[in-house]
Amino acid sequence: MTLHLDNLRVRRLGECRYDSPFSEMLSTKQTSPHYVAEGDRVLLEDTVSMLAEHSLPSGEAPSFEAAGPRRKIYFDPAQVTAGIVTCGGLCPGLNNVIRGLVKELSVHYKVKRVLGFRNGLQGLTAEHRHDTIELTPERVRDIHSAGGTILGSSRGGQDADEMVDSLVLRGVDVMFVIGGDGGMRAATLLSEAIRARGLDIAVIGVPKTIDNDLPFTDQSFGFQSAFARATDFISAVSVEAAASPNGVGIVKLMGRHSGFIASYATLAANSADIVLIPEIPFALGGADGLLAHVEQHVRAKGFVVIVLAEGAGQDLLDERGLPQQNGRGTDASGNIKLGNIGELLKERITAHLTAVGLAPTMRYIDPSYAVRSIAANAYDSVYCLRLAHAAVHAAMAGRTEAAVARWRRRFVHVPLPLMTSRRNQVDPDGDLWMSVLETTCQPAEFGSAPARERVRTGFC
Ligand SMILES: Nc1ncnc2c1ncn2[C@@H]1O[C@H](COP(=O)(O)OP(=O)(O)OP(=O)(O)O)[C@@H](O)[C@H]1O
Ligand SMILES: O=P(O)(O)OC[C@H]1O[C@](O)(CO)[C@@H](O)[C@@H]1O
Ligand SMILES: [Mg+2]
Repeated sequence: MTLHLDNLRVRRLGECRYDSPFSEMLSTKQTSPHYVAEGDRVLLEDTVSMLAEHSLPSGEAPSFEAAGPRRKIYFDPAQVTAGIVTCGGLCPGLNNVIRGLVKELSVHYKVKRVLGFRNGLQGLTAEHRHDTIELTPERVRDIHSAGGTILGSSRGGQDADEMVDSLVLRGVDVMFVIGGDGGMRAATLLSEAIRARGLDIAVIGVPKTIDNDLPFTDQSFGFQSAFARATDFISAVSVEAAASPNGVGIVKLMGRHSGFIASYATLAANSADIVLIPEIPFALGGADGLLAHVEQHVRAKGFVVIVLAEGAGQDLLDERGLPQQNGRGTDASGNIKLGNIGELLKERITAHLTAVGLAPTMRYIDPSYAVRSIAANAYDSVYCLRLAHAAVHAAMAGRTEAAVARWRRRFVHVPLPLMTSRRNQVDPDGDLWMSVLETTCQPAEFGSAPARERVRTGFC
């Protein structure tokens, strides 16, 4: 889909009439390489050729509204009740975002009240809507040093109208939804239901996912911390495999549809020979297949290290139809349950190497939740705080049906439906994957795997 300026405009609840606590500070600020002034916009595209394709005057080129404080705001802070919910899988930095929101709302805007809804969107159902946590600066003071979320999280669908009822009954004026693609979809439906009822409630999404699979954000928060942790496991199997006869080290990492964690952790550890990601199908057998390459590595240097994203090679499991390894159906949120490609590779590599007289020492690690349950690292901590500030400024200025995101290093407002309009994936023709190939020296493809669909947008 070609995006035009009108697709990128963010909805406003109405005219901003109240002075913002930042009015004075903003009076002299201008756009610079380090600041985007109120009213300025951030271009969607950043190459000369992409801009030239539109041949539009710069004011009409597709661009995002810059995030940040406004001199005038829509809501009277003294009357505002804010709500916060975290949904979907855990992600490093959730507590940092909660803390950042609460402190910005309370300390600077001095809003009346901040409510935390518990256990994801379940907390917005009729049954649970009264079981909230009063979020004060004191309550959140130390939460950022821990992983997880003090609010709890969940998967599973809720009725949008029931959620709106909860906001009305609890007097919520501005609602912050911290979630991944599912959370952003739910926030979009919630906003639509609010609009349909003509209510004056702002909904702002804060996109999170360790998988980095959301579009229109340079990287999602938590991703850096997660791949940094994943790096430790690659280093561990590399050491183990190198010290073992015919050592085979395999690390299976999270990444349902996108191989960003596997790719970045591989680059950081810089010790893997092969990386397998969902975006690039691979064949096991044949002269150019994965098994032949594994054998070559073991013969040439005595061991091999493989990094595997959990969503890679799912077609191979389908072919085999093994119930214990195949995914079955979907989870409560409708996400496809994946088959265990790690177990399949372990089994097939062991059988192949044994058959050619290289019986392997298998070192297999599936760190699973260990990469996402940790606290945010220093980079993500800063990032989460700044996203939280941007989210509060957006809501108080009456922006709604929008997410806050970092785009080409600037903080921007992205219309919520866009956040789920496509999936961010590693582009096999992009420079990230080229760096992976340069680092591992693996072939661009293993064997004659099924043709892959061309990835349309890889942002990293
Ligand atoms: N299409 C949808 N419509 C309404 N609600 C949805 C939809 N998709 C997901 N949700 C709700 O959003 C919440 C979070 O979704 P999900 O469990 O998919 O996690 P997520 O936000 O995508 O996070 P992550 O993928 O990073 O774990 C769930 O409560 C789910 O029911
Ligand atoms: O076991 P859960 O909570 O469903 O989460 C697993 C999924 O969550 C993620 O961490 C984020 O979507 C995926 O990488 C992973 O497949
Ligand atoms: Mg998701």
